[in-house]
Amino acid sequence: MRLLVQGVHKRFGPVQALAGVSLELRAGEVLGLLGPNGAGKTTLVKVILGLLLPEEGEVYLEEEGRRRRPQGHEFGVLLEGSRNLYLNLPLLANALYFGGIRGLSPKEVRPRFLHWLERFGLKERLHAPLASLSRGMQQKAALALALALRPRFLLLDEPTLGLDPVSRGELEAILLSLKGEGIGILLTSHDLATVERVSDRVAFLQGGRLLREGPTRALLREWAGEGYLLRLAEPVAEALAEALGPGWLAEGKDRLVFLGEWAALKEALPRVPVEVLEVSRGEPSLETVFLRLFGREAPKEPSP
Ligand SMILES: Nc1ncnc2c1ncn2[C@@H]1O[C@H](COP(=O)(O)OP(=O)(O)OP(=O)(O)O)[C@@H](O)[C@H]1O
Repeated sequence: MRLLVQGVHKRFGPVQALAGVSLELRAGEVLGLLGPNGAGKTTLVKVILGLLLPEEGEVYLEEEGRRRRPQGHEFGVLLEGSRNLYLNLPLLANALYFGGIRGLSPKEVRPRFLHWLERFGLKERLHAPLASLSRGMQQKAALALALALRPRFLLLDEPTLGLDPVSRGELEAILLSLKGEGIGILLTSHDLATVERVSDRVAFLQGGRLLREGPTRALLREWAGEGYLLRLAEPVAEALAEALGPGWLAEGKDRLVFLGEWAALKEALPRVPVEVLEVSRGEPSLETVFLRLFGREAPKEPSP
């Protein structure tokens, strides 16, 4: 079973938010949907959900060679923040209400919701209004509800926003186990480390167009061998990359990427004003790929 998006165009007044996007999400895979702010990621998620109508293009499910329109109950959704739930309603009331909309009885929803709340350490908050939870907890509650409704596809818009590192690790483990159960997961996120760990494929959007798409590991390998990774003794990578000029990128706080040949790096090394602990040539991270595609070094126009 796969979810297919074909030739979707969506315009908001003068802004062409999506300009002919086609992609597929297969059952049992995680697809990372990446791109700079305003690239069209959230718009695409909303079009898939049927919350926005595209001017052109289609979204459908293909199962055993047959095509059909997806039904709302086949999607589990986490929109940016936890805006898809009622803040003043207790968690359980939210779950029963949204379960009811999907045609599920309280008897079906309650135990599943409890199961996921327990996994997220929120069982005690079952009767608390959503608004009384911290932002990260609200995010987890919204995800618990999405999962309780047993979707076939999960559409997660920035699911790690507001999660502490432990919770983020738990979420990653949960996504991997859901994938094993055959759920297809679309993950839009600026948390590239998480996307790198959990995604099978990534798609890069820019200006409403699909710039690149492919298996995550293959994409990373493709960029491997391009340059070197320098580990710094001080967390000054960003300012340094800026100061060192073209060819230099910051990766996190204490790593620099140099895109060029060894001879050029040897020549440039004396200009690095902090201690370099290590120089390696490993696989770059998804963050480096992102920066190459969209950062200072990137071509101004996406390739056709
Ligand atoms: N309801 C709306 N009305 C007008 N313009 C909109 C609306 N929603 C989105 N846009 C515009 O469409 C473009 C794509 O926005 P979208 O929210 O899909 O980007 P995004 O990739 O999700 O960005 P971010 O990473 O910042 O969340 C932007 O230029 C945005 O301003």
